[in-house]
Amino acid sequence: MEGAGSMSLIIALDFPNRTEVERFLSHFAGEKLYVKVGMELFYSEGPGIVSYLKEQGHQVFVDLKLHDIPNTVKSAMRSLARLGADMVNVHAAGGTKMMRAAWEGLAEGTPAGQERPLCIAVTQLTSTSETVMQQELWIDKPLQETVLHYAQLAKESGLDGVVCSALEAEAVRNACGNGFHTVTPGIRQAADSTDDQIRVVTPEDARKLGSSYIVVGRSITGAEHPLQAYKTIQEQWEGITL
Ligand SMILES: O=c1ccn([C@@H]2O[C@H](COP(=O)(O)O)[C@@H](O)[C@H]2O)c(=O)[nH]1
Repeated sequence: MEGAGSMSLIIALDFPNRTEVERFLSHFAGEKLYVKVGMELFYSEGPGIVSYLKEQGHQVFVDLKLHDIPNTVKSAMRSLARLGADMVNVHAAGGTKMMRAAWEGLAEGTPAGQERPLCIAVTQLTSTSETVMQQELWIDKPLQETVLHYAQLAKESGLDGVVCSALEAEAVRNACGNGFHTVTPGIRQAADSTDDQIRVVTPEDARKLGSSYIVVGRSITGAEHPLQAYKTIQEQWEGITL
């Protein structure tokens, strides 16, 4: 399955403020990165953090996982579209009406001459196990089937891809096609702590399973030498053998 479509490593900037982000990025002088701004950073710094990262030449995934009634999501996406992000997301569990509204809001809000951000849908969080999904959330289906079903709903709604575990990437591609992106967090090297993640995959296996993007946070942000950790993971992800 290796090598289908685009491949990028996205670094999750899970930091409390811009000062910490600047401190972290100082290890990467001259590198143009693909970074992710999640709830912690966005809620503390506001939209300005996205403009700042774009000005530095980075690509930005704004990971706010919108999930609300269609009208609210549409309006929120109209606002997000103006930030110049490269990727935004919603929860597929909001349903097709909500996902279509998200897409429409983005299309309406994207300024002329600017590219519409990719819009992807979260299927089942990589911190969710099959047991929790069935026994706690009362979703009475196998996890992989649920992810596939949500991916198909996202595709029907016009979205560009999904967030899932790399464990499901191959099945999603088979069902939704090569052009449909699979953005896969829960990435860990074999010796790493899994922390709160359940469906974890190594960078190398994510490539073999056909992920389009891997999302890596603590294995890089918490490393003693972040640039070295980034390069090692990048090499494993791209299949470069030295
Ligand atoms: O299903 C999901 C959706 C989003 N995430 C986000 O990805 C990173 C992963 O960070 P690690 O430190 O590498 O675990 C984090 O920002 C999550 O909010 C996810 O993990 N799973």
